[in-house]
Amino acid sequence: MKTHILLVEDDVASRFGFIHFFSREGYAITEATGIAEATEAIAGQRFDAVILDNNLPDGNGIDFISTVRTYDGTVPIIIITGTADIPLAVEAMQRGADNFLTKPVDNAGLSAFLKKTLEIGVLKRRVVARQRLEKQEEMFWGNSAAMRQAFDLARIAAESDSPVLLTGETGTGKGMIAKWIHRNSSRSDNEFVEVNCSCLRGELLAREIFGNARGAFTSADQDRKGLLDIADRGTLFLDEIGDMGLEVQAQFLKVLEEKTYRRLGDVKLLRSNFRLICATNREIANLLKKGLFRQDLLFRINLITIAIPPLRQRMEDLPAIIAAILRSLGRDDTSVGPEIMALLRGYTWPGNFRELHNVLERAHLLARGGSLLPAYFFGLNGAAAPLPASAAPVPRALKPLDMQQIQQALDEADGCVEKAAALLNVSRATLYRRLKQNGE
Ligand SMILES: Nc1ncnc2c1ncn2[C@@H]1O[C@H](COP(=O)(O)OP(=O)(O)OP(=O)(O)O)[C@@H](O)[C@H]1O
Repeated sequence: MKTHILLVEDDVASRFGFIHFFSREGYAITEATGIAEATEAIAGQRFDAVILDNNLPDGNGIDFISTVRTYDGTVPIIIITGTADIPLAVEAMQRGADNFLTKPVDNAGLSAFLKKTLEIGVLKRRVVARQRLEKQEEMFWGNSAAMRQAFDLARIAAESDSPVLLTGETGTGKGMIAKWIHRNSSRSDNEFVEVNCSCLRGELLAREIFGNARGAFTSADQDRKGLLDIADRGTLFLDEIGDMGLEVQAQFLKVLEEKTYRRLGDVKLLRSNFRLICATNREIANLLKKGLFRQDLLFRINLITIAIPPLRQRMEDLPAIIAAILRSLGRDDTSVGPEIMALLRGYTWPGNFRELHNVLERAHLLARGGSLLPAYFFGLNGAAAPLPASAAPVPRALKPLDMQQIQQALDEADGCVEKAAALLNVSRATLYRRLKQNGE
């Protein structure tokens, strides 16, 4: 992807010289001749740097810095003026400019400055991305034929920029694979933006995806960016896309076809260069038959389809997955004996990897650092075994979900739905659905 500069300059000759030099250097340039055009450009997309003449026909560049910053807090801003004026330079820096140059601008010097600034920007973003990555759990692929095929497809997906559709039961790792593809793609320095289409319906989902203009609805007291804005140059992950309502499907299809969109209540056309990954645990074929999913949208999103097999269909991976989970729990020293293995092999794992993880974590808590005993693996064959009297509390498995316990789990998880769902031993989707039913 080319480095993209917004050049705000009313003087034709200066603009021409700049564009001539920087295009040859490999930059992409968007031109604006004044504040109004520049505002429109910056509201519509993200730039890597903004070069801003101070004397513009409809205002001055220094006053415009704060507008740029409301849209992008970190983009480098370089102010250019006709005269060297030290107080003005100081003011520009105080208002958030990164550099101040006087005309005639030394393009080679400006290019060197830009390269350094952009490198620092990229490094900063990489550090943030790495920190995020380190916090992520390690993706475990396994060795079964079905997972090897899923891995090969995920690698192809990471190398391409095409839309990906991940299908599979709850807890099979669709969300993890979506993040894996993003982290291993050329977009990894940019945002991975996730929205669960089963939690937000109708206009709420549309607002989240498209954003809204001030006044678009009663409580819209300011312009709000949508996820499409935030996912610009990154990845947009639409989880549970099978639950997206038909109206939002039509709006979203338009974005995919026309590559432009409008915030709710706004007339301005915006662009976002996002990569799309969708996931569903519902049978899309059934939804098509019932008229609940648009075929034309399906054709747009399923260029690469990765079907993730349920755990019960890849039991050959079980020992290695168990070892990987125990390692992640800090129990590399431990293994499960043949009796426990038989128990785990005999279970159907409707909650897949997530459920296996929870079962092992619960056994690990009960073992309190000692050996894993078959008694700690209760409930897998339908019969719930009583807890040993000395045992530590067990992560909860709720049936049906109780709002008080949900609230407690959310409190313990600092409001993180994913963590709360893990504590409750249910999928995020189930938890969201329950919260929605209760109007939370
Ligand atoms: N292959 C895997 N390697 C490591 N951990 C995994 C894997 N698959 C799933 N997990 C674990 O299971 C949890 C559930 O995974 P994830 O949320 O990606 O599943 P999902 O298919 O998106 O589920 P849902 O449809 O319920 O949202 C993750 O938090 C992770 O801990």
